[in-house]
Formats: sequence, structure tokens, C-alpha cells
Amino acid sequence: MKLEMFDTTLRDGAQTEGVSFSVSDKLAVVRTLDEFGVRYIEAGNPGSNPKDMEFFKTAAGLKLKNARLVAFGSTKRKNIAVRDDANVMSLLDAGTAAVAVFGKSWDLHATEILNTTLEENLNCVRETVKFFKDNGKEVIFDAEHFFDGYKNNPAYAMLVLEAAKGGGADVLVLCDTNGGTLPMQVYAVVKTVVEAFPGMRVGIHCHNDSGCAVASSMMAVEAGGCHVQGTFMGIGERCGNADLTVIIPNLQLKGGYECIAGNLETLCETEIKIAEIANLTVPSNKPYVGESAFAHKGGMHIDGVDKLSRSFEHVDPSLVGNSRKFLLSEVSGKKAVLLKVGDIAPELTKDSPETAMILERLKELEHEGYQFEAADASFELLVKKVIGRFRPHFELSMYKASSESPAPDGEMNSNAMIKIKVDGSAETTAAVGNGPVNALDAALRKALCVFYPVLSDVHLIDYKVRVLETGDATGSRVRVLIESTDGHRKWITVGVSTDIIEASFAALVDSLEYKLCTVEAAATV
Ligand SMILES: CC(=O)SCCNC(=O)CCNC(=O)[C@H](O)C(C)(C)COP(=O)(O)OP(=O)(O)OC[C@H]1O[C@@H](n2cnc3c(N)ncnc32)[C@H](O)[C@@H]1OP(=O)(O)O
Ligand SMILES: CC(=O)C(=O)O
Repeated sequence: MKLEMFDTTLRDGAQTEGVSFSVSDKLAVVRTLDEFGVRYIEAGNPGSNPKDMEFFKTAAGLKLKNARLVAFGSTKRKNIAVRDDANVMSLLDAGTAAVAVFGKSWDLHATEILNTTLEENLNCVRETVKFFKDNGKEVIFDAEHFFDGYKNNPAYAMLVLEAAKGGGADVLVLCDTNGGTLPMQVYAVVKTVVEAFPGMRVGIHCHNDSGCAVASSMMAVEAGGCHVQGTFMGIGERCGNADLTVIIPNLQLKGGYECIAGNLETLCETEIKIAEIANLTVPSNKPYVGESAFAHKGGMHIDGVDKLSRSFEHVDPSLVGNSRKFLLSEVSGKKAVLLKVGDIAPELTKDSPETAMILERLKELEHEGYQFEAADASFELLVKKVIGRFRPHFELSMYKASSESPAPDGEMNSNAMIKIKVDGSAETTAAVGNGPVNALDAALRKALCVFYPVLSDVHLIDYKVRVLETGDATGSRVRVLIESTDGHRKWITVGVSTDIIEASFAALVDSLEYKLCTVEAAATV
């Protein structure tokens, strides 16, 4: 069965604290959503601000292959003719084939917020819907606060839907505007409405104030709803809206519904693209699309997934464009180690003594504060050291790093000196930097480049410090993670010490040793 997915990232999503889309952002999101294949894109309130109106004027030239653009606005104000309502007219001016009109369905709102009579509110709904139908629009009627309204005065809430139907509405959308309704209540009310309006398309619009927006939207479909409103990233007013990136794969992969015209395998890239435009980060633990959604860390889980992926995965990550990850750590077992060392020591098995030795060393170092799940390069060096395949490329004789304040040389407040030996030849260098680690990095690289010019391509792109035991204040151990690149590849290394410079130096040394090992390995192929 086909369902209509109605995306309101650009309208309700734009009501999120901290989110604001420019006209060009909106155009980029519309193209992305159209490609992904949602049926409707509610892209703004033309009556609210000139930016949204400019957007609709610009978007009139867009050729969309899957989606219909929707302009959003309220019913006419009380006691005036529809034509005299500026908001309504701006909605018409937006020039979209479909409009979403919201009207009050909670009697309390009609009397206390609109300050009108229950009858006049019905009139506003009926006449506004009819006006848009007379102007050839597809009308999606959003019954604002429907669930609270139904709870308070079910007969009146149903009369509001009757009024919208009477005006010619194409879809009746039941809104949980305050987000307080629970999924089983949503199911019961939607079922009642579906039965009371046979042949009408019934939709759902849930806010997430009880953390149930996705579940409630799915229950609405279970009760006979065929139109689901929501947003990418679940953004929206207050706690957000129902998250389409969870609803769509749930309904499509598990419910057997057809939700989108495009390819579900583009779900992850669509979410990431829209998040970037909105200047947001996708939480790593987000279902389906988060970076950790298919990241396995427990040793038994890794072993299980390697034997049979569905033993620990609810769906195949590739179905939503995500990928599986195995993380190495103190909770790893031998299988996790084997999966990581395949390129370095393919001969190892679960029974090899070296496998147990690698695992033991890994757990010892993690106990000291190391963390290898991101630091693949340091792990590779650890493996080589344990199995006796590591030859250091230099020997450290000494280093010294210091800072002074105020800086004697503008920004450069630090200097470092280092002495190393390579095959018996000594090299001593000094460098300045804007901090002691920066100076030490420059001095080490300068010394090593004398022997290994290839290292001149390597530079650091990220540097993270984490205090491990905060109770020891300035005497605490720290973990330093360094990300490096040679312009082609990136790798991460780790160092731990109570001395932040020593921890940084260890991570730096691993980074440069790793690069030299990969150059050597490439030369022997
Ligand atoms: C649940 C939802 O998400 S609904 C959409 C909510 N989104 C927004 O509010 C964003 C866009 N809103 C805006 O830009 C502005 O609020 C505007 C331009 C629409 C209106 O601005 P103003 O005329 O200055 O009114 P203001 O925002 O102060 O108050 C809202 C008015 O809308 C009226 N109103 C609220 N809901 C409705 C409705 N469904 N139908 C008709 N009028 C409504 C209120 O009664 C109030 O009018 P009043 O001052 O005569 O009592
Ligand atoms: C229409 C809408 O956004 C709501 O009722 O929540």
C-alpha cells in the first residue's frame, strides 16, 4: 500500500530553536527532498515573512520530479471575508498546487485564543477551505490540537473536520500540536475518524513532547491513516516533530508500505545533506542514519555479526545507505581483533597465541586510558609490536618544550628542541610554535624530514585532549587523539600520560611511524 510522506522540515522545522533557512538553503533542501522522493514538501508560510514569499516566487520555476510544493497558513480571521484576509491571499499568491491550511479544532482555542464563537470558527474553516478549492488548489487541512480537542469536546472536534470536508478538503490531518498524546490514544482517535469519514484521506502530524512522535505516527497508519507529516532530523517547534528518517524505513522495510518514490538507500546521505544545510549534526546514535547505528563494540556482538549479520542487526545497513562498523576496545574478543588485523597478519586465527597477546595488550592499554576504537593507526602499530613486526624508524635521545608569557615573538610563545638518532646518525633541531605541542611537532618533523623527506607531506588536522580522572585536578592523566593526513588518507593515533606534552608526543610519534610503515609496505608490494 502507498502512503503519502509530507515533509515539513522547511516549515515546522524552521520553528526549531537555532534553525533558520535562507532562500537558497530552502531551494537546496527542496531539491534534496524531491530527489529522495517524498510526496509533499511544505516549504514555508508566505504570509509570515518576505523571505518565505520570495522563496515561493523563486521556487515557481523549479521542475520537481516527485514532490508537490505546499504553502502553509491559517484559516481566515474571524468576521471578515476570505478575500479580505491578507494571510489567505498571500497563500494563494505563493502559487503552489497544494496548500496546507490549519484551523482550530479544540473548542478552548476557538473561544480563548481566537476569541470567537464555536460557530464562527467552523465558518472560518469551511470558507477558507472552499476558497482554495474554488481556486483549484489541493487542500490539506491541518486540524490543529485535534487530539486535545477530541479529549475535551469530541463532538466539536468532529464538527471541525466536517466543516473542512464540507469546504472540499482533500486530506484531513489530525495534529498532536502539543505533543502530549500517547500512541495508543492516537490509534483510537485516528481509527474513529477514519471510520467516521469513509473515503477521506486521513493524515497525522505529531510533535515529540512525550518522546512518542514516531510511535504515534506509526499507530496512526495502523489505524488507517495514509498521510504522514514529519521532518528530517525530527526538528520542529520545542521538542521537534515526528522524524521521517525513522518513520519511513520502519514503514517501508517492516510494514511493507511504499513511502517514497526514490531509493531508500539514499536515506543517510539525504539526512546528512539536510543537516549540513541546517547547520546541525546528526546524533551518532540516531536509528538508521547515525554513524553508530550499526557500530558493534561488544566482543560477542562482533563475533555474532561476523557469523550472521542479522543475529545483531535489525536491518541490513546498506538498505538505508549506512554501513557496519566494528570497534576495538577493552570489551572486544578475539574475533574483533582478527577482523581488524586481516591485512597485517592474515595467518592469525582465534587459537593463535599472538591473537590472545594482542587482545591482552589492548585491554592493558585501555585500562591505562588508551582508547583504540577511533585510533586505528595506533592499533596497527600495537599489533606489529606484539607480533614482532615493528622496526622503529628513529630513536629519541631527548626533547625539551617550553612556553613563555608574554610571547616574545608575537604569536609564537613556545619553543622546542629535539635530538633523535636514525641508524646511528644524530640530528638535533629546534622550532618555535604557538604552543609547546605545536613547537615540538615542528621540531620532530624537521629532524625526521632530514632522513625521511616523505614526512613533509604529513600534517595534523585534528587534536583532541580528554582528561581521564578529573579528581586529580592538574595532575590528572590525559588522553590525546591526533588525526593526521598526507593529502590522500587520514589516520588517528593516541597517546596517554599525566603530562599533556608527553601524551601528545606519543600520539605524534605513532602518527609519523604509521606513515613510514605504510610507505614501506607500499614499496614491498
Ligand atoms: C501549530 C502551528 O505550528 S501553527 C503555525 C505556527 N507558526 C507560526 O506562528 C509562524 C508564522 N507566524 C507569523 O509569522 C505570525 O504569527 C503571523 C504573521 C502569522 C501573524 O502575526 P500577527 O498578526 O502579528 O499575530 P500574532 O502572531 O501576534 O498572533 C497570532 C494571531 O493569529 C491568530 N490565529 C492563531 N491561529 C489561528 C487560526 N488557526 N486561524 C486564524 N487565526 C489564527 C490569533 O488569534 C492571533 O490573532 P489576534 O491577535 O487577533 O488574537
Ligand atoms: C499545524 C501544526 O503544525 C500543528 O498543529 O502542530
